Amino acid sequence: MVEKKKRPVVIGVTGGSGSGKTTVSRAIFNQLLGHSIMILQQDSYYKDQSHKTMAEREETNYDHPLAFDSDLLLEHLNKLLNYEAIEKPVYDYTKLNRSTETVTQEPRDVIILEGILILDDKRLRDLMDIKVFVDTDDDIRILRRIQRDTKERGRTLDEVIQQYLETVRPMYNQFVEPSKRYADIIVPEGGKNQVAIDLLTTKIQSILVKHGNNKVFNNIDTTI
Ligand SMILES: Nc1ncnc2c1ncn2[C@@H]1O[C@H](COP(=O)(O)OP(=O)(O)O)[C@@H](O)[C@H]1O
Ligand SMILES: O=c1ccn([C@@H]2O[C@H](COP(=O)(O)O)[C@@H](O)[C@H]2O)c(=O)[nH]1
Repeated sequence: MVEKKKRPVVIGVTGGSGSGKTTVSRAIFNQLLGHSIMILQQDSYYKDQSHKTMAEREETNYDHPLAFDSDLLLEHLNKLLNYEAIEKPVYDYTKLNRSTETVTQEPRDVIILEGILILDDKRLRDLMDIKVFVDTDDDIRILRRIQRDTKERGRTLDEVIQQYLETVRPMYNQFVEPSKRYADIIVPEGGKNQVAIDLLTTKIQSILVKHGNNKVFNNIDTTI
């Protein structure tokens, strides 16, 4: 009998900033801990800005597709699909730049690709087995963003509001929300939607079997 070539399963999880993408991704990750699984965040692939001054970096539109090194992300996703390890870039929010460090990411059977603009890029979309859009009202998302950016990213309330009005909101309307049409599943209530998380994990397990990955692995590396 000819043995089927194994192929990892790719789940794309998108939605606006603060919608609950990370929470949903972690919920799926935790529910599939027995499998070989990883989360790849589009945020790690913000372009290198070493050639820019800090003032110029502050002017960058971080919600536009051109802010991301999508070619590198695509190259890395293709490598992971071939069961090759990647040197994942690390984004430093304090320097508004890619760090000089990289992190070795070993391939896994389940790849959760998470980010605001992953469904906007057809090349990435075409590699996904399941496309998920986490749908959360704008007012909730901005409130979450204010909390996160003032507590964890050292920004003032005025800065968060200004960035939201100048770039986050218009880019969400132009690129993120329209990408919802490509989603297989739209998840309201994000990571708290246990029914959606259960349905997704069951579907992932069935695709794993179809892709020739019917073993349950011990998850040695649980770094995200
Ligand atoms: N369903 C939910 N109910 C309440 N709080 C939530 C829910 N989902 C996410 N959060 C919280 O909202 C914040 C943003 O969620 P996160 O998953 O990081 O969003 P994203 O990755 O889309 O920016 C986090 O503090 C998280 O704990
Ligand atoms: O230097 C940066 C890089 C990114 N951002 C903002 O991050 C969000 C995307 O991350 P979420 O986890 O989905 O919130 C995006 O809206 C950027 O505006 C930033 O503020 N600064």
